[in-house]
This record gives sequence, C-alpha cells and structure tokens, in this order.
Amino acid sequence: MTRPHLIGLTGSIGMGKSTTAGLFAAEGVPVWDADAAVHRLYGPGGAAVAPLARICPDAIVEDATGQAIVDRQRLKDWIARDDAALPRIEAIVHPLVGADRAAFLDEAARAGADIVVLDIPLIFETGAADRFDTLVVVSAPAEVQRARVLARGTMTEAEFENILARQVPDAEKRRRADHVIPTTTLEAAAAAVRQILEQIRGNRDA
Ligand SMILES: CC(C)(COP(=O)(O)OP(=O)(O)OC[C@H]1O[C@@H](n2cnc3c(N)ncnc32)[C@H](O)[C@@H]1O)[C@@H](O)C(=O)NCCC(=O)NCCS
Ligand SMILES: Nc1ncnc2c1ncn2[C@@H]1O[C@H](COP(=O)(O)OP(=O)(O)OP(=O)(O)O)[C@@H](O)[C@H]1O
Repeated sequence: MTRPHLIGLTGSIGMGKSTTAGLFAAEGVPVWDADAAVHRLYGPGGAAVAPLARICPDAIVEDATGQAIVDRQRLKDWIARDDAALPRIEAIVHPLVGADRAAFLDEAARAGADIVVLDIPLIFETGAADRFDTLVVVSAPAEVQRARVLARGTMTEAEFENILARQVPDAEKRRRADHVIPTTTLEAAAAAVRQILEQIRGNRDA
C-alpha cells in the first residue's frame, strides 16, 4: 500500500481554506479538515468531552438532547482568565486530533488515494510545515480578507485584529508555500487547484 502524496492546505483567517478544500474535493481528492475534527471531538459522544470535563467542568454543557458537549465560549472564557489553560487544553486535544488524522490517512491509503489534502489553519504556527509533501497557501488581498471576515458578523474588528496578530503573516506564508492559490475568484482558485494536481501527478509519473 503506497502512501498518498500529502498536501497541506493553509492560509490566514478568512482567506478561503474551506472553499478551496471543497474545490479539491470536487476533483475527487479526499480532504481532512482539522477544525471539523475538533468540532467532532467537542460534540456529542466526542472523545475530548470527558478529559476536558476533568480539567474544566465549567466548559461542559448539555445539548438539546441532553448529551454532554464542550462549550467553546466557556473554554475561551477560561483561556482568557488563565494563561495555563490553553496548553492544558492542547495537551488533551492535539493527540486526539492526531489520532483522527491518522485514521483518515489509513482509510485514504486503503481506498487507493494517490493524493490527499489536510486542511489545517495553523500549519506554520504549530511548526508542522515539514510534514507535508506539498504546501499550499490560500491568499487574497488584506482588504478582501478583512471585508470577508467582518461580513460574517461573527466577530468585532478588534477580535479580527487580535487573531491576525497571533497568526503568521500572510506574506510569510506565501513565501514558504510551494503553491499560492489566489482566492479572489472561484474560477482562479479552481484553475490553480487543477494545475497543482496535474503538476504533482506529472512529477510522480515522470
Ligand atoms: C479556543 C477555542 C475554544 C476557540 O474556538 P472558536 O470556535 O471560538 O475559534 P476557532 O478555533 O474556530 O478559531 C478562530 C480563528 O482563530 C484562529 N486561531 C485559533 N487559535 C489560534 C492560535 N493559537 N493562534 C493563531 N490563530 C488561532 C483560527 O485559525 C481561526 O481562524 C478553540 O480554538 C480550541 O478549543 N482550541 C484548542 C484546541 C486546538 O488546539 N485546536 C487547534 C486545532 S489542532
Ligand atoms: N476563490 C474564491 N472566490 C471568491 N470568494 C471566495 C473564494 N474563496 C473563498 N471565498 C469567500 O471568502 C469567505 C471565506 O472563505 P472560507 O470560509 O473558505 O475561508 P477560511 O479560510 O476557511 O476561513 P476561516 O479561516 O475563518 O475558517 C467566504 O465568504 C467565501 O465565499
């Protein structure tokens, strides 16, 4: 069983990771989404619920059907109060995310996938960049990024600035990427996705 070629897909907040992951999926490439994995781990029956309950019982609530789930706002409240909180949460969540990713990769290899995409917001921030065969960064002009994030209405301008300040700058991500996908239009992004897949397959077959 040969290992699939690993594409790491990343980019700063609102740059179009999820949309671009969908374009890879539309080309038949299996996609794993790190954020979605965390949401599953925090949801009903999720593997992070019990261990997080032990270190922060306040962060556990019941969903509409009475099942225990992690309340992200309450976790954030704890992180804001206590500098030790995030490292303790990460010590629980990261190994569980790693296991979810490993299960996805096993399944993709078994299914005979030649290429897979791992959609991970914090590849550069977590020092994981060298684990991929190809690094792809999605990017759009800063004013487009700002307008998109604020148009969602899910955060204030100050919250957006705060997240930006904690992320590796877009220019550095672009510099370190093997490929930059422009996300100003869907057509441009889709063309870049097809070109990247062709290049990887061409190099492999050469
Ligand atoms: C703190 C939590 C509850 C906040 O959840 P919430 O839904 O409000 O935000 P979300 O995770 O979607 O992040 C929002 C934005 O901030 C960015 N961001 C989040 N954390 C960081 C960070 N440490 N550094 C830079 N950017 C970050 C994300 O990329 C995203 O663009 C959540 O991020 C969490 O549980 N984090 C700990 C687990 C973890 O390490 N997850 C990362 C994936 S392995
Ligand atoms: N190629 C594109 N052309 C036009 N609009 C796009 C493109 N890619 C993304 N967008 C728009 O940009 C916004 C953000 O996209 P998306 O949710 O994919 O970003 P993200 O990087 O996954 O965000 P986050 O980091 O916040 O999770 C959405 O409104 C989406 O419709």
